[in-house]
Amino acid sequence: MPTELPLPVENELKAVKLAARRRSWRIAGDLPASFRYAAQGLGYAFSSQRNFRIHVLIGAVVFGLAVVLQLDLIRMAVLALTVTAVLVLELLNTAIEAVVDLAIGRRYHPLARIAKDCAAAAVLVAAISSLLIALFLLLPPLLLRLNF
Ligand SMILES: Nc1ncnc2c1ncn2[C@@H]1O[C@H](COP(=O)(O)OP(=O)(O)OP(=O)(O)O)[C@@H](O)[C@H]1O
Repeated sequence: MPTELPLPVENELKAVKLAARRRSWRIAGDLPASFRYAAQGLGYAFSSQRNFRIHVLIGAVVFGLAVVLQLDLIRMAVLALTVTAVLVLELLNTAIEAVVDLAIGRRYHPLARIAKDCAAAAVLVAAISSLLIALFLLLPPLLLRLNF
């Protein structure tokens, strides 16, 4: 059951909330702050976006396989680039979804649909090409290892 707070406590709470809101508009003053904000974005995407977690998992499996199969550095770098591209696009997709929701709330708008569908399509295209590249690079040494 909610209890009423004494006036001084309520005022202090308001002041703290106001200060926090002001701080949220502050541009990152130093490098550690910039990293902290970026880490918050990563944390948000990881905890709220199932697809992001799936891509991280697939990326980890792909790298695990690449290490086991002793791929050379160039092939490893290509795999790193493709996995990173998918994760970056997933982060941008999340950002675009947030901006669209911020702009129009829960209303339906055809432009909101286009923005979200295109952002999702960008992730899909990158994920498909990433999968193909992983297959091209991993399948031959894997089949060799399995004596096929
Ligand atoms: N405001 C809106 N107006 C019109 N269509 C919308 C709107 N919001 C979402 N949609 C449609 O619903 C789909 C799913 O939107 P939602 O915001 O739920 O994304 P999501 O399911 O989190 O997507 P993702 O799986 O890419 O993270 C969009 O791709 C779009 O087609």
